[in-house]
Amino acid sequence: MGTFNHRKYKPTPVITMPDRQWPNNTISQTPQWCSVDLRDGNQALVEPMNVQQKLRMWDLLVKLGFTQIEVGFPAASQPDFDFVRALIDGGRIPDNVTIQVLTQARQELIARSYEALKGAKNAIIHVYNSTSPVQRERVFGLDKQGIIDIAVQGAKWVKEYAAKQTETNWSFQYSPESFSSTEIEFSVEVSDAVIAEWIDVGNPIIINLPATVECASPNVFADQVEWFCRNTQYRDAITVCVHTHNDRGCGVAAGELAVMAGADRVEGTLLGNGERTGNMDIVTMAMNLYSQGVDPGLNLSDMDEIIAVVEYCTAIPLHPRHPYAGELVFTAFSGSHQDAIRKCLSKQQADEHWQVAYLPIDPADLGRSYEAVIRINSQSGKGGVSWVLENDYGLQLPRWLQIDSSRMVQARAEEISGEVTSAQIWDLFDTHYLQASKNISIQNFSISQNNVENGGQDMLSLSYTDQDGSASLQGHGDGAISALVDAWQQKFGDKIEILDYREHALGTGTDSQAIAYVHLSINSQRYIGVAKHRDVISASLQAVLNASVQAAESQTEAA
Ligand SMILES: CC(=O)SCCNC(=O)CCNC(=O)[C@H](O)C(C)(C)COP(=O)(O)OP(=O)(O)OC[C@H]1O[C@@H](n2cnc3c(N)ncnc32)[C@H](O)[C@@H]1OP(=O)(O)O
Ligand SMILES: CC(C)C(=O)C(=O)O
Repeated sequence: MGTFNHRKYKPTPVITMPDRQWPNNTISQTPQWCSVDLRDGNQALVEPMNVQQKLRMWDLLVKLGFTQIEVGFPAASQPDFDFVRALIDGGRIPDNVTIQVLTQARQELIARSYEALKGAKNAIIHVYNSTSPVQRERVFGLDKQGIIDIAVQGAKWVKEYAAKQTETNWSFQYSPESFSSTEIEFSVEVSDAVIAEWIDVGNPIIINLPATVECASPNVFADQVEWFCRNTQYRDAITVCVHTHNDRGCGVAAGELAVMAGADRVEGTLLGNGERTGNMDIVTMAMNLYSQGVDPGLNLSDMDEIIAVVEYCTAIPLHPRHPYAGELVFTAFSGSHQDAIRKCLSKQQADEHWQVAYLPIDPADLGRSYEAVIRINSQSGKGGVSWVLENDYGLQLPRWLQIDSSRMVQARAEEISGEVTSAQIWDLFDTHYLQASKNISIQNFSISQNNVENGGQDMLSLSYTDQDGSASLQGHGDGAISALVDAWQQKFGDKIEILDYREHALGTGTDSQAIAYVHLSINSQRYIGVAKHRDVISASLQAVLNASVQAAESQTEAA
């Protein structure tokens, strides 16, 4: 078995709570958000942020609408301290924003934290100590009472120092660190002991329940949060907050279920930077709410700016499949997805709820363009190719041409084993269909309409050049195209049937061009002709010639 041995591990204990309520709840209102990018996010970086990076992150967080921001651990280092001072002394904190700082429950660190916060209008002093059995026994070498003593002593210092700095509106926050690995009764006991220390002075109290290390499935965490809310003596007097990490990949799910279980406030970071696998990603959770019609209270519409700032500050590139933000998350390569997206988008009305298969939200809401939605490789189909040709080049291809052109693109994708770009698709289309006009081109033509000699049919006289030089044709029919078909049949003896014909303008305005698509059966074989021209009749006639010349070429090849 080697070193890979699951028997080394034991399952996390679960709470027996058959009357749990949270599975029946839905989130209809956004929780309070607290960004911990500048603290938990920062402490996890290979190179912690410098002042410029921190200020850039701060400005972004304020711009996005965060009103509670943990700005650091000012007692930890001079740069952390100086940054807090820079925010306060530099007048950078809007009145509606409350800054938060973290400290261990140690007097000198608490004293230094208050020093850092001097002059702040609103501040949260966040004190923590760890409570789980492994931390008690192996890190602190203390029993439960010893852990309660650290917490209560920390709470006393927090209260005492706050009383000396009355110019600030203080909130007190306590985290029983490693909450999710702590016996739930003990989490309540230690938190209640802290609250009892604070309740009389009347400052707002936040109890923050961390999954410091995510060690169970998110339903277990939700049970713990619900149990806590139901059993603390002070539920109505406190804000219950959660702070989840992503060790099992469920940080966001745990945050969401915790809100269903009663949490009022959620701590996390932008795009999930943080210790180990990261903190709960606030962007994802907020966008999840948004996608359910709940106002997330944050404006995340400029996703590219968020990514740029987070990458600049963390030096960690974003994964292309990161929810809502990654480069590939609104892109479909596979044919059936592309087909469904194209059909849904064409039916989506501006004033109705979003109903587009495979796109949980409208990419445009996050500043992403529709053009990036559909990209072409060997998994793509006609829907995707026609989407590109329509969106990027204005072509409204009839179905038979969608099928024909996508085969050609598919073949190219297989040949290069990769993505065929929009420009390459256009090149293929142009070379295969439009360049056929080089082999045969109209010199001039005239049509006499309602020609009496031919029973009211149109008469066409057309001269053209091809590889053999100049020549001319005459024929009649119910319109210009059937007159040309008639002329061609007379001259070359081919049997031609018009299967379908479409044309439309390319662009708008007087100098816009027309494009014509014809589908012909020539001697029982199907051919497609496409041509562009300023004038729609010229485009149609040229399209017929392009198809006819293809037929002639393939007959020559076959002979
Ligand atoms: C889960 C989290 O993310 S918690 C936040 C973690 N963040 C950080 O640690 C980043 C900032 N921290 C630091 O820069 C440093 O740890 C400092 C400056 C705060 C403290 O540094 P130091 O005093 O040198 O040591 P260190 O952090 O190792 O402290 C360990 C001591 O503090 C005690 N301690 C640890 N946490 C706490 C706490 N929350 N409350 C009270 N005491 C604590 C430990 O028992 C240990 O005591 P001992 O020295 O008697 O054995
Ligand atoms: C201090 C606490 C909230 C923390 O960062 C954690 O437990 O992860």
